[in-house]
Amino acid sequence: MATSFPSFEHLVLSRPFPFVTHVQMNRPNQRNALNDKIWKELGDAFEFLSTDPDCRSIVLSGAGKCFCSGIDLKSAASGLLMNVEGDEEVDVARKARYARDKIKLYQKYFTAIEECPKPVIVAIHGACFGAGIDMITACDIRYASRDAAFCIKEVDIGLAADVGTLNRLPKIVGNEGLTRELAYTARVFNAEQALNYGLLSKVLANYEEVLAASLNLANEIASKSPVAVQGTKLTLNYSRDHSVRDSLEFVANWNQSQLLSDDVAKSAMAAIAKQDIPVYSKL
Ligand SMILES: CC/C=C\C=C\CC(=O)SCCNC(=O)CCNC(=O)[C@H](O)C(C)(C)COP(=O)(O)OP(=O)(O)OC[C@H]1O[C@@H](n2cnc3c(N)ncnc32)[C@H](O)[C@@H]1OP(=O)(O)O
Repeated sequence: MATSFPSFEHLVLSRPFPFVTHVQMNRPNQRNALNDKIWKELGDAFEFLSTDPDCRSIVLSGAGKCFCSGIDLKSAASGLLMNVEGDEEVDVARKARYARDKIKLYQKYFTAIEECPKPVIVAIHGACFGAGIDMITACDIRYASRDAAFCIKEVDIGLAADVGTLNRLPKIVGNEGLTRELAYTARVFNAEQALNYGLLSKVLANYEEVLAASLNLANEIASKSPVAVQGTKLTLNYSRDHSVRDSLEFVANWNQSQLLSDDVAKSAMAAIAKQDIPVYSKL
């Protein structure tokens, strides 16, 4: 029996293939804008999936006309971006502490995507603005439909992006000047440009195709040894943030136990015998 999913107000979780989980943001009428609730639910969902033995790969998408319109500009989530009536009575140090705690919390919810040992493929369509870009930079692989539009919108609402874009995007696109240009101008760029920049791996014709391609990729990844795939993600994450020497040390220490796995023996035997990919135990 496969595990059942926790229920969420603004997320729909499903299992389109064995070991593949589809996480869909479901606030279509608000263009999947991120209020406090959905933000926390994203963190909770990825934390849950991190240890779900029936999940080996994940597809993240948004329902309705677009992927994500960024922070919810009408909800409490944006309270910290605007002075509200009665605010002037609150001491500045306490206001600052509240804001910092909120920023750290939002960062944590997106970092849960990056730290989830299961690869996350994000299927983007339509607008992906502001916090939407922060979110996709925490994913492993980005596919988009031709109509996708991207914008590091934060400077246009008066702030420096603070939940991942400025920290992760330069490492993804490998181009500081380009990152700075897009972040300083809040210029909208399209899917073809995002592909050329290296932000996307693939552009598909429309939403149906981008979702299908993402799910197929997730299914392919889910057919591999979970020991191998998860060890690969953790090593790539570590290697991005450390020296070659340190990350070689990391993978040597990691693999000293993982090499003893049944998966290695099973996979090697199947390769030698030119057999199909074996069935791996849950992890
Ligand atoms: C501590 C801080 C942490 C993080 C900070 C992050 C900063 C950001 O995320 S900056 C980005 C903020 N977002 C925006 O500026 C985008 C605003 N929205 C749009 O530009 C457009 O809505 C669109 C995304 C391009 C989609 O356009 P369209 O399909 O034409 O839909 P609309 O008719 O404009 O909107 C439909 C409906 O959704 C509401 N809505 C859209 N975006 C948001 C949003 N970000 N927050 C709240 N609500 C949003 C819009 O108001 C409409 O609502 P109605 O009630 O139907 O009028």
